[in-house]
Amino acid sequence: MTAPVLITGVGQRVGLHLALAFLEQGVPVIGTYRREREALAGLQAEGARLYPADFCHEPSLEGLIATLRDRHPALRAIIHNASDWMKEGDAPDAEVMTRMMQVHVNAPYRLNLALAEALKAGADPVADIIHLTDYVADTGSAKHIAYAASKAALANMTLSFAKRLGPTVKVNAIAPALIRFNEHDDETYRQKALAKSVMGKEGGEAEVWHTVQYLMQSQYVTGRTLHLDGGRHLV
Ligand SMILES: NC(=O)C1=CN([C@@H]2O[C@H](COP(=O)(O)OP(=O)(O)OC[C@H]3O[C@@H](n4cnc5c(N)ncnc54)[C@H](OP(=O)(O)O)[C@@H]3O)[C@@H](O)[C@H]2O)C=CC1
Ligand SMILES: Nc1nc2c(c(=O)[nH]1)N=C([C@H](O)[C@@H](O)CO)CN2
Repeated sequence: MTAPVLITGVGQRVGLHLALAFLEQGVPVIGTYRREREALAGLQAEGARLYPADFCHEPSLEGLIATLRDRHPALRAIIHNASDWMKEGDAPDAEVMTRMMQVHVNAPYRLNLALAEALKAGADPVADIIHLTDYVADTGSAKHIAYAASKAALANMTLSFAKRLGPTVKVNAIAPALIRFNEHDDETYRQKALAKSVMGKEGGEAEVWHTVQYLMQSQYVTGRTLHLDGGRHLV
């Protein structure tokens, strides 16, 4: 039996899609969630082990790490999906920067270091860490400065952890652009966002799933970022 895959942020959208897809394959899933959501009951019914964690609250992160180290001695992969897409003005500047760095940098950093031995124990024959970064890690964002900076830091950690944990643990990143709109996105925003790429559409959660599958079947790719952006860099 394959060792479990740990996915952060499984309550909705990409994280939920990945968790359900792994479960459908018969791969055990450990998921973290922040808010209670309807979909969590379905994941549990399918056998997922779920743990609450708010990565902006240090005791919560510490508690999660202790629980994972105690209960899960072997992991096949960790997928750092949890994310909060804050923009400047959503909170005082200091809070925006702190929260972005806590969710996108501190939590992946602490979990990778704490669970490195579990990944080596769960290697089959390799294990994987996958960071979900963002197209704007390379370009910056005028309206999501702290968010983009934190995703750039996560992209850089891909390189450092690939050096530190290889060859048993491969470490890669997936950099999406437009995967799925949010429900509150109005038509004007949607048309503007679609016009930013050659493909002119949402990539969809399945694109991320296929890329995760590709990375986890690879015995050679590490320290790399795979871009899922519909040719946004060409427009
Ligand atoms: N969707 C897109 O078009 C794009 C997505 N990406 C990246 O892909 C990944 C998946 O995107 P998407 O599915 O839209 O992500 P979401 O915005 O749906 O967030 C995923 C989950 O992260 C959790 N989360 C947020 N803040 C915290 C926190 N402080 N502690 C713990 N968990 C937290 C949320 O929990 P809760 O349920 O409690 O809110 C949520 O369920 C993300 O890393 C995102 O940055 C990059 C570019 C484009
Ligand atoms: N955590 C999240 N990060 C991002 C989201 C999101 O919904 N949650 N959405 C985007 C946008 O799709 C953007 O890429 C295009 O408008 C970016 N990051």
